Amino acid sequence: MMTETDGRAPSPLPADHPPLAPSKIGVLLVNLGTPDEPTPGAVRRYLSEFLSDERIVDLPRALWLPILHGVILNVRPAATARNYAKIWRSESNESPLRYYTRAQAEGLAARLNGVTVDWAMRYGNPSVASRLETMKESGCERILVIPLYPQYSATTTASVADAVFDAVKAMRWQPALRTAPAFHDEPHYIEALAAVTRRHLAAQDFAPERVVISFHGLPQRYFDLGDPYHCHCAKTARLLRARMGWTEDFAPLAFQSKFGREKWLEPATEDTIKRLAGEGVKKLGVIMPGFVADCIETLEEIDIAGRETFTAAGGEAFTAIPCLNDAPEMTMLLETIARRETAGWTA
Ligand SMILES: C=CC1=C(C)c2cc3[nH]c(cc4nc(cc5[nH]c(cc1n2)c(C)c5CCC(=O)O)C(CCC(=O)O)=C4C)c(C)c3C=C
Ligand SMILES: [Fe+2]
Ligand SMILES: [Fe+2]
Repeated sequence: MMTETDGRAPSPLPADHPPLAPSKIGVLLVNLGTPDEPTPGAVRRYLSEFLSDERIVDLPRALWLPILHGVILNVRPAATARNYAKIWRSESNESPLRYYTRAQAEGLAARLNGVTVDWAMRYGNPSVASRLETMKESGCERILVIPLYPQYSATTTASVADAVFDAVKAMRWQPALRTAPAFHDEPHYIEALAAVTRRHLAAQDFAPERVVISFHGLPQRYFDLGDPYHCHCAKTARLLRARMGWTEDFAPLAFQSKFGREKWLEPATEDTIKRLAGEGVKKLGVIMPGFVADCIETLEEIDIAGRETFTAAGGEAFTAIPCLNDAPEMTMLLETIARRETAGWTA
C-alpha cells in the first residue's frame, strides 16, 4: 500500500513496520564557511577544503595541488589566522560569519511555523552533509536549500548545489530537493540594504562624500567563460543606487579580496579607495552587498585594512556599512524567499 511508505499515512502502520518520523519540510541556509578556531592549524584545514574545490580554483589538479599543498597551505594560514583573531567573537568563540548565519536561521525559524530550519557551511562545520542527514532523519522529506549569496556565481552558488547533491548520493531514501535562485534583484533584498544603510549612516557623526559599492571579486576568466556574477553585481549596484538616490559617481562599483596572480574583476576596491582619497574625498563609506553576513572580508579587509588605506592616503573619516546580519529586514527577506520557493509544498 502506497500510503504506508510515503510517511504521510493517515492509517496506522502494520505491526511489523519500522517506525516512521512524521513528514516535514526543511529549509537549509548555507554560507561559505569558516575555520573552527583562529589558529593556523584550523585555518589550514578550512583553506585546504575550500581551495581544493574545483569550482573555486579550476586549474588542472596536477598543476594546482602542488602549489596549494607546497606553498599556499604553508604560508597563508598563519597570516589569515592573525586576521581571524582580530574579528573573532570571543563570547561565543566563533567567527562572525558563523554567528550571523546561525542568527539568520533562528530568525527565519521563528517566522515559519511547522518548518524545520537549519544552517550549514559549504566548507568547515557544520557541514552540508551532516545537516542534511540530520534533517532527513528528523523526517524532512522535502528540503529547500538557500545559498546565502545574493549574486549567482559558479564558485559559490553552484558549489553549494554540488555539496548538496553529493551528500544525498549516499542516501538510499533521498529527500526531495529544491535550491533557491540568486536574489540580486529581489525587491526585499534591495530594500533591506537601503534600510540598514540609512540606519547606519544616520548614526554616524559625518555624511560620506562617496560610498564605494564593493563586491567579492572573481578571476576575470570565470566571467569570460560565462559566469553571470559580474552582471548580477552590476544590477544590484544599479538598483541600490536608484533606491538610495545615489549617482554612479557618488557610489562606484568595485571588487575586493583578490587571490592569486590571475587578473580579477576590476576596479579593485583598494585602488578605488586610494583614487578617491587622491581626488580629495575626506569622508568615505563602503557597502558590501554581496555578503549577507559580516565576515573576515568585510570586518578585517575593509573595516580595518581599507580604513588604514584610506587614512594613509589622506582620508579623514571612514565607515563600513554593516551587512544585513540579523537585521529584521534580513529575516523578512529570507521569509519571502522561503515561502516563495516552497510554494506547492506548504498548504
Ligand atoms: C580563488 C579564490 C577565491 C574565489 C574565487 C572566491 C570567491 C568568493 N568568495 C566569496 C565569499 C567569501 N570568501 C571568503 C573568504 C575567502 N575567500 C578566498 C578565496 C576566494 N574566494 C579565501 C582564500 C578566503 C579566506 C580568507 C583568506 O585567507 O583571505 C569569505 C569569508 C569567510 C569567513 O569566515 O569570514 C566569504 C564570505 C564569494 C561571495 C565569492 C564569489 C563570488
Ligand atoms: Fe572568497
Ligand atoms: Fe580577504
